Amino acid sequence: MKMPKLKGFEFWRNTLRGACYVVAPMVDQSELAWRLLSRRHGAQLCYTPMLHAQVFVRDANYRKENLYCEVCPEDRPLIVQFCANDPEVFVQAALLAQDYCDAIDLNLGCPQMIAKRGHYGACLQEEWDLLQRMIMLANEKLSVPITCKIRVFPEIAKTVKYAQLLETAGCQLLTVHGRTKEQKGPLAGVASWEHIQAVRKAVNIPVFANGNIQYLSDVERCIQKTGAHGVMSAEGNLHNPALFEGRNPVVWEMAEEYLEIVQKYPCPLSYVRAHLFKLWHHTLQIHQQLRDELAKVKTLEGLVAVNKELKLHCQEEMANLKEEDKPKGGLPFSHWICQPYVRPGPKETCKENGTNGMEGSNRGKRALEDEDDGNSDSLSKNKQKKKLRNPNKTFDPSLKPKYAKCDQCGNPKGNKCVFNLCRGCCKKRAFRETADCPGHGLLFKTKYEKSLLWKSNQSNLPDIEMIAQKGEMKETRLLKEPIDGVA
Ligand SMILES: Cc1cc2nc3c(=O)[nH]c(=O)nc-3n(C[C@H](O)[C@H](O)[C@H](O)COP(=O)(O)O)c2cc1C
Repeated sequence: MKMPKLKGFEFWRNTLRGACYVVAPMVDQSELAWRLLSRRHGAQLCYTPMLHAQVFVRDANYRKENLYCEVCPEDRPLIVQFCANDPEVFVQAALLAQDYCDAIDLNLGCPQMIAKRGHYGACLQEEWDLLQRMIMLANEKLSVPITCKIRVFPEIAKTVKYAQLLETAGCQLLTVHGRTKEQKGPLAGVASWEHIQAVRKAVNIPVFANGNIQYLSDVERCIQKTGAHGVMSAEGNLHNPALFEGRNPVVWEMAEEYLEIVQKYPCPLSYVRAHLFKLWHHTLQIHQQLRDELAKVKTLEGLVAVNKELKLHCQEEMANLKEEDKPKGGLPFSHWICQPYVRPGPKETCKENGTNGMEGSNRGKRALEDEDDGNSDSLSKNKQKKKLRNPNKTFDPSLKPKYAKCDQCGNPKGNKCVFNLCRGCCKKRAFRETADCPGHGLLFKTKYEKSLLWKSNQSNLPDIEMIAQKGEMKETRLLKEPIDGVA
């Protein structure tokens, strides 16, 4: 007999086992291996990275790589997150995923440009009619509950109305990230627990609080302040996967355990590298050469080797610590200890947020939502990837070589062009004037003269123009069409 679908609190208590410590959905970072590591260290519920509903429906490989081959009995309870903007597509994707998880989550929090362009995530937070239709249909058709992850509006009252609308449509659990969609990158600032508290009071479904969680003590404070049923962590978890155990272990303990899990449950090398960059963040500030190594190696074995080297360096440093330098009481915050990364945001943001009902231990922290490896402050994701491949490359625009411009079109001109033009413009001009430009390897004049010489030596050859007129274009090509670089 088919079990009736559990709702709201029943679903949270029974299916999710009353989970309170939650690992956030994280693109390229909450993969199976990382989830297993986090679960071993206190996480009670995990989310998959956000999956694209449309791609999930049309691409069997995408389904395999991102869900079907990522199955493991210890990895439950698990919520699969999708981004979507069409009720039918969302439900089709969810139907294909529901047998592999305990609930389907709709991402309404992604604030990135890519989400805006793709019309998903936080940019849907004003489209209440569409959201209602998506959730209602999913609630009706799926055998597992539907949940949502949202960002707040600046106004508490609007945030509450929004949450109530989602609840009425059929959402069975709500995660509230206490930042607005504008609070991203360097403007992330701190999350508003006040907004989360208001939502929690106004709805009758379980609420998870998200934002500002870096230590177990933050979890306790957050629950006290907001009344949330659970607390979700992203960045805090990436820098210390033992956060929910209330421990700050040495980095290599976590890194080695993670690498062992990856051997059993492989994932793309870029995920592993990004995890190691975050775990070793503080040590890599000191051991720069190993940072370059970590960026360069191209195999899992290579990453394991760099990890070992980092560990040896740290152990050596630990052994050489003078007695008076050893930490006395409290947490030994040396660089080899898993600890939060607090990125200073712009001063104005901190000031504003400090007087705006915002609270939490991480003022000025910048969310990593726009980032990949956490080792570059202002680079785009693509540039960060390039930097991983080529760590010595500079992305400072002021250090970029300045190119002289083509006299005609403004594109960079060829350094040795006799006409001061770019290649395209040079080719046209050299052809028109039957001239040479050795700088661009264009030799129209030389070739023309050679062909004349050849013609005069072949006195029995018919006239070239005659051939052209007969439609035999071969010789004419030799005369008229540039063949680059031929002397
Ligand atoms: C690397 C990374 C990837 C993320 N990917 C997702 C995602 O796939 N879906 C989502 O809803 N949020 C995503 N987020 C946002 C987090 O889930 C979370 O809402 C945000 O980081 C705030 O929590 P924190 O203060 O604990 O970091 C991502 C965050 C990070 C750092």
